[in-house]
Amino acid sequence: MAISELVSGILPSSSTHITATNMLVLVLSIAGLAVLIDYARMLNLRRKMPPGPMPWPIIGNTFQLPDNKPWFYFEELSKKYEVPLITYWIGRNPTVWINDAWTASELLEKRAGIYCSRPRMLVFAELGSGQNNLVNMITTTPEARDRWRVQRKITHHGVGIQQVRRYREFQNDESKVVAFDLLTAPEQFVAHFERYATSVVSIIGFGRRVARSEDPIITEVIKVMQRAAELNVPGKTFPMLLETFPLLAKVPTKYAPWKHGLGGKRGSHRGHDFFYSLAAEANENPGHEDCYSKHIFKEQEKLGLRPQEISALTGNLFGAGSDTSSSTLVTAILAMRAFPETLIPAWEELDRVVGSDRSPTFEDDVNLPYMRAFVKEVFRWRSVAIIGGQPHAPVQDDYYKGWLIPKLTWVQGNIWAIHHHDREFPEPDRFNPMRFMKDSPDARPFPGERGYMTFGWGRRVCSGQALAEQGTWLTVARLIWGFRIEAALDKDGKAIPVDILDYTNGLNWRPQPFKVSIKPRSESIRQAIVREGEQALADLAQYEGETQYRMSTFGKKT
Ligand code: HEM
Repeated sequence: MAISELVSGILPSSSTHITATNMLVLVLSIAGLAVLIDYARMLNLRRKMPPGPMPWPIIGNTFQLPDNKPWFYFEELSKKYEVPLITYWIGRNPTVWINDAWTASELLEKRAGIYCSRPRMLVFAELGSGQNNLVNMITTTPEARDRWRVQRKITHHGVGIQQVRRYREFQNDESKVVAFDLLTAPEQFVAHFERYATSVVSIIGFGRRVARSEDPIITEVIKVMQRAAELNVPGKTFPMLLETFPLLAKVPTKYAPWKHGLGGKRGSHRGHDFFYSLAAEANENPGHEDCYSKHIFKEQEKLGLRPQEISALTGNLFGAGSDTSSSTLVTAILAMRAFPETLIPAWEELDRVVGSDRSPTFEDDVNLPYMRAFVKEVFRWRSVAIIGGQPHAPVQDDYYKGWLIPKLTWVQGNIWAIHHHDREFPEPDRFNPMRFMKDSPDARPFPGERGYMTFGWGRRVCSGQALAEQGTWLTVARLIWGFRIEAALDKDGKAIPVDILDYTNGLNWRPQPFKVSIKPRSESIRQAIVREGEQALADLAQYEGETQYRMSTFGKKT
């Protein structure tokens, strides 16, 4: 017998009503008490943690977030509270935002052994590639740390400092092709950079170059990756709102429009299987025995690599290495267009050291100190991973200046604020390579020898840093050597302005489309670009090839 029938059998109907009301009151009271207890926990933590705005129960500060680019807001909060790091509550979870280089260095570099984990990332990790991917790995247990080490070691074998020297020849050739393509289609500069960056990691990973901008690896895969990069910016709309209301992630996808586009149906691993298949295909193709996929398959048994891990390791090349590198080059063009005076010393140096019969090579680097400073300033001025990539998390409770940072707190290095601090970088929005010239009056102390934190910190520092740094240097040097990058003119002959703050909203940001004129600096330079472009294409022919897989149709075949 149902309880209500039992109750109505014993009590008159008015009493039943009272009991139901009482039950409702009881349930609401318990819920209210739970919220109160939880809020007391939040306030107690708030008292001990770095300062920040007062959180609301359950929702924290989520709805105080700006509509986009919250890194500006976190920088402002640090200034308002006059502290180098702040606490900001996303729902019931405190997140810590480091807005100062010295604090980032102290916590994420000097205490790297503590801040070596990732926190729980629901949207980016749990609903994505999860703990199969080293980018997401929570490393609080010895087993998880071992697994992360295995993946990190393999990644180093693919793109570590020693390895990437081996890639210089084809990276140089792909960069020559960029200059060659700019002669015929300068207005397509973004597409050329995307092709270049994707092709380099594709040769490394799969022994196959990406010859055309229309290749599905660019039109499909990179677009998906760019979408993924939007998923780790704190937000007050779905899907990022799931971080505030994690219970909603438990609703089955077919009843949960807020999960649309995330993860897959139960049992379906289309994205994972796609990258695994690309890697397996590369493993079976003859030639290019030293490509990354072949190495992974050779090590598979010894290291006990699961298929999902193989797909994460190979997929990361595109996910972490393509959009980042190409967006950096787009930023470089914007800087050249907006600050033409910074090109004059570069041209003087390049003309003196390199001349016009050939473009710069890696060997010229040591003789081109201004060029080196220019590229450092590109990395600093509008760093692509503007909030330092994925958050770190301490593996134990930690204290900084008397403030508590509890175990597994989401700790994010706000690169925007760090690289925008006028103590280290006076007039931070001005693109000024002189900041990085030895003995320059514009140089200021900064922790670490590089002078920027664009690639993150400590144990989770970017695995592809050496590859990205060498490729960016080479391509930026070649672009400046080869081209006059100037204002595009409208139909009345007036210069079309550019906005140096008009950027996208992703975890990896890049300038919104803008117009610029890109022309060879002289006839002899133009001829050198053609000569080198044709030579590069001939050298790269060994990497021509097609894949049978398309992401858009993958898994849909019978
Ligand atoms: C301009 C280009 C690039 C920039 C600015 C960049 C930046 C970053 C940043 C900021 C992080 C997070 C670091 C941290 O948590 O402290 C990261 C992580 C990572 N990056 Fe890059 N990256 C670039 C290119 C690449 C390339 C070319 C690859 C590989 C081909 C790559 C692979 C990775 C991987 C695997 C991680 C995760 C490391 C881990 O969690 O242990 N990145 N990157």
